[in-house]
Amino acid sequence: MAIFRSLVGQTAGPWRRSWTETDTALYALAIGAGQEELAWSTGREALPTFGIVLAQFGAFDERLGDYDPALLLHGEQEIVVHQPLPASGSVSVLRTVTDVFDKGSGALVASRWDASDDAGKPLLSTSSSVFVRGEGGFGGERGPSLAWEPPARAPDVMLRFTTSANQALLYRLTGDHNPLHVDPEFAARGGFDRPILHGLCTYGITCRLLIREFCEASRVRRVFGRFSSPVVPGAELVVSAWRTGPGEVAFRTADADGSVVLDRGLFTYS
Ligand SMILES: CCCCCCC[C@@H](O)CC(=O)SCCNC(=O)CCNC(=O)[C@H](O)C(C)(C)COP(=O)(O)OP(=O)(O)OC[C@H]1O[C@@H](n2cnc3c(N)ncnc32)[C@H](O)[C@@H]1OP(=O)(O)O
Repeated sequence: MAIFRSLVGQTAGPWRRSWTETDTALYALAIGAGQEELAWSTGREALPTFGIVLAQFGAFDERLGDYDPALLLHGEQEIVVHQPLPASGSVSVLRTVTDVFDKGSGALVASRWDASDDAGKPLLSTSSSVFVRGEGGFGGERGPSLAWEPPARAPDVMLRFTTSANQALLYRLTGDHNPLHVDPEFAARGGFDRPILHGLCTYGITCRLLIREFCEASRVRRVFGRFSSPVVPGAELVVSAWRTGPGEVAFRTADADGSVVLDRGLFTYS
């Protein structure tokens, strides 16, 4: 596990990434936007979570150590928006590996990405962790363990979206080509009966539904969630949301069987 531990503090970049309204539209379509959301599905307006794709995919070698990539799962994801994302443009991105924790059943590797616009002004920051199953037990620090419960009352709203059987095939075109989401043999090596959906697709769908319910896309400030169980393409997603303060919503996304798939959710807006 020396390889994992030596990563902490390592930076990569800056690198420059450009995008067009076609990329913006493709992302929106891949997270289920359609006729009722034409500004997003035609690429006139960017959804804030597209910023995660721009910051995190396409530039850096994601190999973090000597492990079987089929055992890597997305653990947690956060985005903090400093200015609304334009429908087309370019950014400069810097990545820093922030933590490596020994969670017993796996190693948790966390990174942060900071994206700035062409004038050097911060545009967005994202934090993401990957959970590499079977790579724990190397004697590292366990890291913080935070309890979380949703408010003890019925949700203020419940929002639904049924993913398609081809959802992962479409979502991979936004930049995450991990075979776990499309290749049955690779997925079997990871212990799954069939390919599972990208965590960021579930996250993007959830955020799109929350935006439709609570605010314009340009007002989103922060979204956090933990991937707590896998989603199979074709599953219905049910988002339970609680208003917890001005511009603050707690949420949790489950599948139709009630398994929580995205937990500890926080969505804030101005
Ligand atoms: C560019 C970089 C971006 C990243 C892209 C990644 C590439 C993508 O293509 C990959 C994906 O999209 S994978 C799909 C999305 N992710 C998932 O489906 C994971 C679902 N989660 C699980 O299966 C389990 O929670 C599992 C397996 C993660 C953990 O389950 P268990 O082993 O049973 O662990 P558990 O006993 O519950 O807890 C042990 C300690 O780990 C902490 N923990 C649990 N789940 C976590 C999670 N999801 N993220 C972070 N920490 C997590 C627990 O809190 C516990 O620690 P502690 O006791 O200190 O609190």
